[in-house]
Amino acid sequence: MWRRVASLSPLVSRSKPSKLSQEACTFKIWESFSSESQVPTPSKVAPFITFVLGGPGSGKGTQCAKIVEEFGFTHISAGDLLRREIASNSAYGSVILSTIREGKIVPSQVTVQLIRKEMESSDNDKFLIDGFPRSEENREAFEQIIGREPNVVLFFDCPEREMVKRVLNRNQGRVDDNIDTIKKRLEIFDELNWPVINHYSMTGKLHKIDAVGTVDDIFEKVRPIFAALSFHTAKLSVCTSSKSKKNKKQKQLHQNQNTNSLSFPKSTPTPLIIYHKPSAQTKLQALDAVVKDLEASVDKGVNVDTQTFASLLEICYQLEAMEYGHRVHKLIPRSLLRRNVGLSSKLLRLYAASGRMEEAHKVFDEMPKRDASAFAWNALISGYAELGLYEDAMALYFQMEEEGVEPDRFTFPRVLKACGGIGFIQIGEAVHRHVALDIFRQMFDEGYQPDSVSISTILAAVQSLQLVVQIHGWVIRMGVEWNLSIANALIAAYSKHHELNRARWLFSHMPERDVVTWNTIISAHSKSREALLYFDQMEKDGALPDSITFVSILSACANLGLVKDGQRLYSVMKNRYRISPIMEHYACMVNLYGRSGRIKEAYGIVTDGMEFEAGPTVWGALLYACYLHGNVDIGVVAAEKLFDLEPDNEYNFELLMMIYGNVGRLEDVERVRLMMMERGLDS
Ligand SMILES: Nc1ncnc2c1ncn2[C@@H]1O[C@H](COP(=O)(O)OP(=O)(O)OP(=O)(O)O)[C@@H](O)[C@H]1O
Ligand SMILES: O=c1ccn([C@@H]2O[C@H](COP(=O)(O)O)[C@@H](O)[C@H]2O)c(=O)[nH]1
Repeated sequence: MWRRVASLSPLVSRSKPSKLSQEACTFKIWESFSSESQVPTPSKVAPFITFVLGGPGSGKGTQCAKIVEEFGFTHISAGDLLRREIASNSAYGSVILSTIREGKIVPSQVTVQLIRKEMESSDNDKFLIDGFPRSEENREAFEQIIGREPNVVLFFDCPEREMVKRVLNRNQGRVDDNIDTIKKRLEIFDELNWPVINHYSMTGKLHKIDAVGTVDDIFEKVRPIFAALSFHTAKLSVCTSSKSKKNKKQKQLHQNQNTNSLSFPKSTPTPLIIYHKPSAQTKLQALDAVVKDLEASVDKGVNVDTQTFASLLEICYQLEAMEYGHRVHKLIPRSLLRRNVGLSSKLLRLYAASGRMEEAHKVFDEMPKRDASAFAWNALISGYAELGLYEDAMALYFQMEEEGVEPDRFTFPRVLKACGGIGFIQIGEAVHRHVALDIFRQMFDEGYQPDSVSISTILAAVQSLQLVVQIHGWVIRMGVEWNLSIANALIAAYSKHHELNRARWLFSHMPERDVVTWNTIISAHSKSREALLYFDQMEKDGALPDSITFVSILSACANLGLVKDGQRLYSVMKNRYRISPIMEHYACMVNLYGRSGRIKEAYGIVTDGMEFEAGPTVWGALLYACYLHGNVDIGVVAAEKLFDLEPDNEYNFELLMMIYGNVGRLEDVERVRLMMMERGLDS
């Protein structure tokens, strides 16, 4: 991770070293950037750089503060540096101010030089660069000027609604924390930041963190990333503050590091086996002789050591000699099995591998400290998956999580196999929160050949673009790229990762398409007018749209504020295709009118236009529209409905508080806050 700086870019070598750099006798990070640093000194190493990415209000700054506290990084917020420039009335101040007001991006040269100066003037050698790079151009400028790439990239993934809410609540007097600028910032984020995120995802440096939840919950997901680094690099001594407690997962991580290398002894030959010269006989004959000897010895009251039992169980496993394993089991004193986790794990694995799950589970239930390692769990999961008992395998995986056992690299291939077997995307998603890339490769290496259903399921679940690309490569090699469900899943996966060019390429080259293909490509373009073009093309091709097609196209109209198109398509759906509207269509129509500020028409749909009672999605769309356009009266009606329909959804209460807050009705804000407290919700 830590590299000596070998050479510096010309841009950097032109820059003057600061006075501090010449005076300092200890290692200073800025030396890496100064011209003098070309004279190598043994102590000069490059800084450890973490880029922190995420949309506006995703909580980057908040999490950075916690990382600083626990891991001793220096926090450099690009936005703060720019705001400092504005405040200092520098030459660039007014340009920066107008750029920020517009939610646009300040020229890379300006931002990178500010970051560089900040790094140079720090004594620290670990940096969090927050809110940068915001575009590919930013990224390239950083690499060129600083001559470095980040070691780690964090990406706080937060839903748009949550980000809007957080920013509007921030109350720090920022010129860009208003609804108009936020919309522009979100657009810029979608357009320019995603390619950067994808780039780091492809290089394997990206850690995507689900940024929903409390600040502490989110930090629990961040902590292991830095805690784990301390195992890999001696130089990056992670300075955990004395205040901070090591959490369970961290302890587990330590434990696993130890158990992985220590607790399962390799099958060293025992004296018994050597004595019988196995090379002169078949392996099974040798095993037979050894087991017989062992039985005779135990019969005579000879004490057999643990290592001998362990080695024999290992050999039985390697030779798939279950019956001998069972005989060895009968010789092992129960008390020994109960206290030796390594031995019981080997026995359990042997039973599980032979499909004798009842016996395997019995050993498992009696095992000591089964939370110490994933080994026994993996064996059981594998056993169930092999027998096609996928739900049992998944149940064990979830139990493993519940009991705080850290999965390891052997866990996931087994669990993914079970996911593929069940065909549940949601389960796949849960599992994929943990997957790293080499695991998928390992699955194939181990001979696991998923079918098209499993591949589509896995593609729907994967969280990393790199993994999607790898799976794509694999399906091409297997010649199944154009299998309809796989191709559809690839289009959806690329779209999810904002790789629309790849999605479009696949779409245009497909030998056949079905309604799922059309729905996927339309929904991939839900933020651009191309959605409508695809819909036209679909009709021209004679494909028959279904209910989902109209959910996608109406959402696109709502997102784009295309009220007339939305109205036209809604009527096409009912009249031309005879599709009766479902709840989602009504929610889209409320969204369509609501987002465009036509709140009364949106409300009219709920009161007069529906053939059944409106549900939370419809009322939620109305409430959000009221919040965006400051309609208190209808907002109150929508909120009250939602309080009945979703009594635990604090977001509805918060939206109503903001609606009141925006018009200065502070007593009402307080009243809603009290309601939340009475219902045990966080306010
Ligand atoms: N997990 C959270 N839950 C609720 N509110 C949060 C959470 N994390 C941060 N916040 C609040 O949301 C607001 C935005 O957070 P923060 O300033 O950390 O975001 P950011 O990603 O740095 O934003 P920006 O890019 O706009 O500077 C702050 O008021 C912060 O207190
Ligand atoms: O690298 C950067 C960082 C920020 N900006 C501009 O500043 C505002 C606010 O940034 P925050 O990270 O939200 O504090 C941002 O919208 C950009 O306009 C930038 O141009 N380049």
